[in-house]
Amino acid sequence: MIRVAVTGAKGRMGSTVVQAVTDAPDMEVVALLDAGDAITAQSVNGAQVAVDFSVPTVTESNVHALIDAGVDVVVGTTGWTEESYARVSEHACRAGQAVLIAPNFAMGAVLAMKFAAMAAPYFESAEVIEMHHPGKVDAPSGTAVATARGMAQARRAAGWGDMPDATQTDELGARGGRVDGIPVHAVRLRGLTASEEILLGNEGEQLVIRTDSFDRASFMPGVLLGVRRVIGRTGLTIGLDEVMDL
Ligand SMILES: NC(=O)C1=CN([C@@H]2O[C@H](COP(=O)(O)OP(=O)(O)OC[C@H]3O[C@@H](n4cnc5c(N)ncnc54)[C@H](OP(=O)(O)O)[C@@H]3O)[C@@H](O)[C@H]2O)C=CC1
Ligand SMILES: O=C(O)C1=N[C@H](C(=O)O)C[C@H](O)C1
Repeated sequence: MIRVAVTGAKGRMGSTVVQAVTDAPDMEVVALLDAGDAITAQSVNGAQVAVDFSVPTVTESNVHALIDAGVDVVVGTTGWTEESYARVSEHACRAGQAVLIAPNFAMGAVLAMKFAAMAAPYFESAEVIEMHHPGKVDAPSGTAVATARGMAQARRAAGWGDMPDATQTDELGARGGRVDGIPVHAVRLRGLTASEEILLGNEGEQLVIRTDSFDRASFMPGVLLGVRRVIGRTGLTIGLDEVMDL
């Protein structure tokens, strides 16, 4: 049995993870930690892997504390930067522990990000619209940032320059935020869980890639896969696709 600790255990995702781990035949929950609980070798209670779905402002410090407690970590919390990745990578390598950080564990979203990067070199224009429940504290979503970065990298490798856009005035920011030059738009709407639409355009044609998570159950197979696959690795892995046989 894989012994699992959950940090952010009382949250929307954390509580869903607790149920999924409890239901998994090869795992057991050994520690439930949330805001105000110290993360120490004692409080993780013999966990081999911790799953962190906390909040963007604390996730990095949780991961450092979990590494110090001798636990491998699977992280779904958003808010990561290149600098925070680098700090965690260095710490995990030095400690001989493994950390897997994925902006999205839903199979549809993981594949949508892959498909978007595959398609990007063949289209002149690309934009991302992410749509979430109004309880989400960060914008744009971690998935939208990762999607845009993947497309921007593929466009650069293919030699594309700036996208066509004649906009001269945008006092309201209606053209969205830019991630590596790709416009990203965020919608917050009661009733939604998590959706993303990736628009790619050429003269006379459009490709739309859309992924919808209607329920947090959609993230659970990916989270459980991450728990199983993080064991035996060392250092930082970014993205569930890196541990899938894609
Ligand atoms: N990778 C993926 O597939 C997915 C990622 N996410 C991401 O997961 C994160 C959590 O989302 P969600 O569950 O909706 O958020 P919630 O706000 O519902 O849950 C966060 C939980 O973390 C708790 N918390 C706050 N501080 C700490 C701390 N220092 N240590 C441990 N727990 C703490 C919060 O407590 P309190 O409320 O008291 O502050 C709360 O219980 C977000 O970043 C979201 O974007 C979400 C869905 C899928
Ligand atoms: O906060 C959420 O709900 C989600 N957050 C992640 C993100 O920011 O990409 C993943 C998913 O979109 C749900």
